[in-house]
Amino acid sequence: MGLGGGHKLMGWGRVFLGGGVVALPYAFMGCCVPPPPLTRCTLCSVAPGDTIFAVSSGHGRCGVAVIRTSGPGSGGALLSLTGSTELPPPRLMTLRRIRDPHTAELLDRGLVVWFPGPQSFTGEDCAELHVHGGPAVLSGVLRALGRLSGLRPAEPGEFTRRAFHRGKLDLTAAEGLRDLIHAETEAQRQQALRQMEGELGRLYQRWGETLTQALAHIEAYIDFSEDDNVEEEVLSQVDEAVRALEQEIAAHLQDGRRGELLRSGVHAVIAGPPNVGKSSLLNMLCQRPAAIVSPIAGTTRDVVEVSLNVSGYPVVLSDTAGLRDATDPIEQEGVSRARDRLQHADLVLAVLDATTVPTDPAELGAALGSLVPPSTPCILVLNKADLLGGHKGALCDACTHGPPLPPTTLLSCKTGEGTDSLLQLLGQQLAQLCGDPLAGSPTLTQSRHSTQLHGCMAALVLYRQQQDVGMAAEQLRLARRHLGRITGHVGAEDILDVIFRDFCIGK
Ligand SMILES: Nc1nc2c(ncn2[C@@H]2O[C@H](COP(=O)(O)OP(=O)(O)OP(=O)(O)O)[C@@H](O)[C@H]2O)c(=O)[nH]1
Ligand SMILES: [K+]
Ligand SMILES: [Mg+2]
Repeated sequence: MGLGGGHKLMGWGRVFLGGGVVALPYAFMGCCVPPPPLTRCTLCSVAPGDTIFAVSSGHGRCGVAVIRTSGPGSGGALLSLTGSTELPPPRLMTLRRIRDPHTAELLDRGLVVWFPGPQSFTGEDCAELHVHGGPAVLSGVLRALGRLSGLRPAEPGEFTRRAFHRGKLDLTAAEGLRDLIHAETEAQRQQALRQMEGELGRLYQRWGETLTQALAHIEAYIDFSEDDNVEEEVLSQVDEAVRALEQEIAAHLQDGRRGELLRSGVHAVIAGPPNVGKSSLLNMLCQRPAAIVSPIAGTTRDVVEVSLNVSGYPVVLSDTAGLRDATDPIEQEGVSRARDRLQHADLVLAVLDATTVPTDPAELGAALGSLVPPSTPCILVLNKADLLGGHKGALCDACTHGPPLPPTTLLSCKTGEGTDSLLQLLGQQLAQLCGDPLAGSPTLTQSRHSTQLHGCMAALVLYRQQQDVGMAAEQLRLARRHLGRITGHVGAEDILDVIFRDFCIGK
């Protein structure tokens, strides 16, 4: 092919001439193919390929910020910015002057670390620059990195995505890492850390292995049963293993969404008749005047939501309109929103006025029944205890702990009396709802997992219904595929975007 035939390749190539580089259009390089890939550019020391960089510490002014790179150009970038000819010893922090290689301008003096792959977070060559966290330092270093060829800013979650692709972590561990970054309470941190360390991934992997083994036995039976080398007994052993697995998965699915609640927060709703002090209670718990309080019944209309950390558990607490047959159309809308919130509540704080609370159990039961949806956990708060007169009221043990009453406490939002016992009851309820993140087998934390587990269970049920051994084996394969999609061991490209989208840039 002549020179003219190479029109598709009319890019600019680089020729190495005695240590120097001359840019020439490919068409003039005497062939129609681009030159062989560079291993490292003589001028800027950067190796070609996709190398990403980002600030990995938080954003905003800070003492020290960490800029991270990953990809084949990391080593060259480190050499360029530090103006050295030799990389620092792997995984050891080294103090270096950091310059913009294009202008030779001094940007900062900081600690640099070199992580040659595969012993790095992503498995690729990585570098870290620990610099002063001022915005001008950061933008200077980022600009210098961006000018190096082969380097580009990272997408959100791209470092973790690369780690996943290099087999450094499975998807459940990546999700654990994401949750750890977002964890706001101690219990959330404990659960996320456990997942990141791979406990949940190992559980799902073990189940996958059980299915692989069952499949191997079935296939052996199909292939060799005629030779009488494989006994019928094999099939009943497989049945037994599948049944045990089914039970284990069912128990895992029936954990009352504990892991999910802990991950995304327990939705607790304050409900009750008008003017009993619901908004006062919300304000007291979040320690700021988030909701309007007034002596006028029907003050609250919109749902007012605050996030709380109660005993290490995350709570999304909502204050709602007082429930009554309202005539005002705006209040009616408020009441309807309150009822809607109640339908989706994980926990209800039912507030009644201690001075007017029915003492007849049937009447009290009916009052609670009109507030709390059946089978939703509830705490009964008898507010305005300060108005109970001389003896100030007290509850016997039976009434405090129920049943038939829900756990109950006397409270005064005015004086703060009873706050401790309310927080104690709340802590107990949350512990029951979320479980202890450190105890027992790891909990289900994501609806993505439960969808796949339900799919796996459905396949196992079909397995049992099959008369034909070949068809039964197919169901086991399907069940295993569902488990594989949770950990990412089976074609999971479509879910990767969803998972990594929630990461921040630099992670
Ligand atoms: N004495 C006394 N008054 C209280 C207490 N808690 C609230 N109040 C008063 O009761 C009135 C109503 O309080 P809110 O918090 O607005 O009651 P609410 O249930 O949110 O009322 P709506 O939103 O209208 O349904 C206000 O005047 C509060 O100051 C309490 O513990 N003791
Ligand atoms: K009110
Ligand atoms: Mg209110």
